[in-house]
Amino acid sequence: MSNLSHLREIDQVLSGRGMGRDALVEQSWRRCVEEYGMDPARPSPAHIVTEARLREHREQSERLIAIARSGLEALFRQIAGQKYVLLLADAKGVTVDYFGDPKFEEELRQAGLFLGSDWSEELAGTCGVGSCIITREAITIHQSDHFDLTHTPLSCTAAPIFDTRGNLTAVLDISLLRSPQPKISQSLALNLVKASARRVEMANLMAMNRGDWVLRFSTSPEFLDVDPEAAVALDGSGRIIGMTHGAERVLARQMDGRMDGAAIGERIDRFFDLGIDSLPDLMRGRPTEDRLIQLRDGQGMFGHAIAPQTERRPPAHSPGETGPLQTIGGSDPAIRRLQADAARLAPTGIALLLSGETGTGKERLARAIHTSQPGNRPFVTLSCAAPLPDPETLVEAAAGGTLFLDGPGELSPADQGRLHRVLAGLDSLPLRRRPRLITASTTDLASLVRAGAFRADLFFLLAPVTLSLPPLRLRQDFDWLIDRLLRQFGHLCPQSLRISPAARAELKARDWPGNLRELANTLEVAIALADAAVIDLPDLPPAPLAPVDRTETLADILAACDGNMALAARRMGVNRSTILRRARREGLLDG
Ligand SMILES: Nc1ncnc2c1ncn2[C@@H]1O[C@H](COP(=O)(O)OP(=O)(O)OP(=O)(O)O)[C@@H](O)[C@H]1O
Repeated sequence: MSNLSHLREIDQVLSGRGMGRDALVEQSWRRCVEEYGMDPARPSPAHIVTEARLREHREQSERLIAIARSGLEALFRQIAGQKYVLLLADAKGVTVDYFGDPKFEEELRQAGLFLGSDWSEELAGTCGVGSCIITREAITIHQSDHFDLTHTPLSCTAAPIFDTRGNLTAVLDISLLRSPQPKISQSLALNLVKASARRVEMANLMAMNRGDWVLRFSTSPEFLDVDPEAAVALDGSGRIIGMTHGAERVLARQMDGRMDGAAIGERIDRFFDLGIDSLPDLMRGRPTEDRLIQLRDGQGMFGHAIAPQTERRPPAHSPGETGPLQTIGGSDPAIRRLQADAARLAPTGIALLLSGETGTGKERLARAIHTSQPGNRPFVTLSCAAPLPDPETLVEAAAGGTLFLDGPGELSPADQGRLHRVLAGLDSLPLRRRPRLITASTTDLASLVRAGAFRADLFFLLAPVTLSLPPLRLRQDFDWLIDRLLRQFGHLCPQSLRISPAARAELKARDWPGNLRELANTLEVAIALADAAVIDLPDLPPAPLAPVDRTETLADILAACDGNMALAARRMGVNRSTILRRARREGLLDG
């Protein structure tokens, strides 16, 4: 189809004389013009977000990426050799994971079929990912179905992935740079991508509910045990606490078609002719044919119940062990305590103060606490350096989510008063809409209160509990952090990245006044400077700031260096024998 006829057809659709394209496509074209103000005569190139934003999006989707990976690898193997690329986009449309043939990398990057491309409909126009997010349906957007002429060579097939509460959380897309075939040729792709999305949801449900009963069900017995169609997770009293999208579809038939997570909290016997006590009868030991279950609307299905896999631990402990809080750090005693405390506090609505030097990961921890809780709730940052928004706007944006307050220690007395009024006003909201407050501060707010420089009433509103993030130079999980950052930067380098022992030792010996932010930047520069996939000493940029005198004790520094005297000596800028002498004098060594 020529560019001109594409423009002409869009015009016809807008004037109500469509030529019989899919209704979903025609509706999307209308949105492009009427809601997003796009002009089809002005094509725009693929939108790629900055490295920093990509990193943020990947961090936020980290859990899902990890769960989806093996499913995506299996799917990619199925389609390999057919020039398909596979994209996993987050709920905002940004590509956070990608599998493609490196041979076509440049072409794919230009077409936006790449890590970091933003396929939200309001930016890219009608497209697989963006239109799937809007319609919440699996969809094929084939060639001239695309609104923007830049994308009309592509054929994109996308399916939504829902979290266990029914919120759209990601989109799985397989795309072809060009396809000589008609749209119908993509129906196999559509089935593949739907099945993969279903498996990712199933894996997610199982991972989220290891300690709970899970009831899987299918219309036919053949694949029930290995690849079921749908599943719900149940608490001890038989209430639904999680579900796959397939399950929500089945349950919605008995809830007037409602697909907005309404089934969560309902008892299973409202939908099926069975209760929690009959689940042991549906476990794998019984022949599949004997595991027939009846929906209350009369339909028969086959059920497979999976018992809680481990002893149920108090819920306060479990989220920190597997969830996003794991991404905060490795085996550092202070971090372990922090993770355990954060896991206990996360499900409560208690306001939290996160304290720590710049770059220690306060915002990162706030986001981890937020995402460790189910649901696609808003996370709104309120920077105290910017003018305060009016309370209504704030409540509207953050309702039911997290309000992250950054840097209140710098506020003038008048602004503190204003902030106090805004925050105190949140208390009058119904519980469901009241956002959870998490504050980050690099200054010690308690001493500001004592010095009369910070309002005590505001302090007590913000800080019923304080969680302190240790500075990087005192962390004992430095190796874990380096390895994790290298994995996170994996997309910058085709081979798997390593770091030489000498470079690692040099990094450990540094002072890191900018903490994790400085470490991440240093590694990013080193990756860019390194010739090969091994980062060596000469690739490391020099530390931008000279070390400062610290008040940390020798014991602290030795602990952070795993007792290694040579490392401690380099960090303190003295020689090894000085450390040895001081350690003996302070009784830190035997003999
Ligand atoms: N556990 C972690 N693993 C990997 N990277 C991390 C981790 N924690 C923080 N980072 C990275 O370090 C940088 C700084 O983190 P963050 O913004 O959370 O720090 P902060 O304490 O809020 O900083 P500031 O006080 O300056 O606002 C970010 O780029 C973040 O991605």
